Amino acid sequence: MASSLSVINPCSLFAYQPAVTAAAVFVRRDELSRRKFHSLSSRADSRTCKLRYRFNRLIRNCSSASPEVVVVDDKKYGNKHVISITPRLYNYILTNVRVPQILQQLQEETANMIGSVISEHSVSPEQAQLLAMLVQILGAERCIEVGVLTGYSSLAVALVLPDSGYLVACERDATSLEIAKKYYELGGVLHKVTLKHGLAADTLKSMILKGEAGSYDFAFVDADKETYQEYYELLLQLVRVGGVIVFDDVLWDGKVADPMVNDAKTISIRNFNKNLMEDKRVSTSMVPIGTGLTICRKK
Ligand SMILES: C[S@@+](CC[C@H](N)C(=O)[O-])C[C@H]1O[C@@H](n2cnc3c(N)ncnc32)[C@H](O)[C@@H]1O
Repeated sequence: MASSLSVINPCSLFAYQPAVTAAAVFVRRDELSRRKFHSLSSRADSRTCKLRYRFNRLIRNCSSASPEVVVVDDKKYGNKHVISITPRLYNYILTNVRVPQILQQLQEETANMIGSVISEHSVSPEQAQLLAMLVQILGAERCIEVGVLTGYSSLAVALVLPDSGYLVACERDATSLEIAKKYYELGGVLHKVTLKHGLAADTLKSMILKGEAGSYDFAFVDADKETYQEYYELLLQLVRVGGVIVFDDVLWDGKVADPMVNDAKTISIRNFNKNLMEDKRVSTSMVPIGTGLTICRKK
């Protein structure tokens, strides 16, 4: 995350409320702020000036026509408007994602078999679509996935690989991997997938030892967050120059930007993001899609 980019979005406080409710609350909050401001504005001290500034900022941001809009509160970005994904906008986005029928079926089975908590861990449909798009743009033939679960993202990738394509699917949980295997088969892509049951770091190390460095086009990482830095170093060896490594969860439900959240996973992702930002071996793009993806291209 660019530390200089401070975003003020009072609207996002209501991101999970119906739009009408949110609008009503905005009016009440604005009115309260207005009263508070007027009662204090007679005192011409520095505190009042600060309040005036905050008040103006609040009004400016809340008066945006739509709760989907965030105004960047940093002058050098020139009041840049960016999108904040509210439920109604997300529903709209989903109506514009073409989800292959087999992926839909897998998503439903995952939700029914293991429970909605686990199925939440699969990438979202628009993320899967972006991964598949990257693979197609790259013309990738050799891919790696770290963290397969029941196979949603890896199946999305395998479906767009050419028939000669090759995907190494790393997963430590045998039960999930069995479901993934069933869907690779149902989707007619099992011949493209090599399943690697075990700790992903061990699998990647053994691939390097077997002389596979520099031979992969694309990798996707969606496993234990504390190991992201290690996966990065290993995958940087395995992908070719110009190859792409994508990391999921880099925004971690927004917790990376909250200084009050300091659990081990959040700190790991925050450090990982910072290291990537400073790493000259790759060019990067952080994309606020799903729980956040960072796309790295090896130089
Ligand atoms: C978020 S889920 C992956 C979701 C999957 N990419 C999808 O879209 O369906 C994370 C998976 O990583 C696996 N995992 C976590 N740590 C791992 C490790 N050290 N080695 C291999 N797999 C691991 C977990 O078992 C889990 O299935």
